[in-house]
Amino acid sequence: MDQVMIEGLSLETVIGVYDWERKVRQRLELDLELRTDIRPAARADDLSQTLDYAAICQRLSDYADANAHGLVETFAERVAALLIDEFGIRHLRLTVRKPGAVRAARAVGVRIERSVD
Ligand SMILES: Nc1nc2c(c(=O)[nH]1)N=C([C@H](O)[C@@H](O)CO)CN2
Repeated sequence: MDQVMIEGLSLETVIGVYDWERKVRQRLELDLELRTDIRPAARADDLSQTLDYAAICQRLSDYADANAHGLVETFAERVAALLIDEFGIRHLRLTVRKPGAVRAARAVGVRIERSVD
């Protein structure tokens, strides 16, 4: 099945379990694979018939601006639910990286895959 993809989406948000982390904004990087049939949009050359990756990036940026979470797990689950509810996505894979979290690692985070039957 086809996918619309977004790689390395950089967002600033309040994220972390420690007290100091509740007072600062930190960077998260997202990769998304959003399953969809791109053929109708390609046939008609029509943006309204596909997933608009620019609109999705803007919505996720707005979400990150307006919300705070402790765990990256919680952030990932909420973002997956938002994508399913608001954009009608039926299957997605989402990677959330927190690049500044562990000095010895390039990034840490979670990867989830969610489907709606
Ligand atoms: N599995 C997780 N482990 C940890 C998380 C997390 O969100 N998921 N968070 C932290 C701290 O907030 C850390 O990022 C501070 O550097 C520790 N472990």
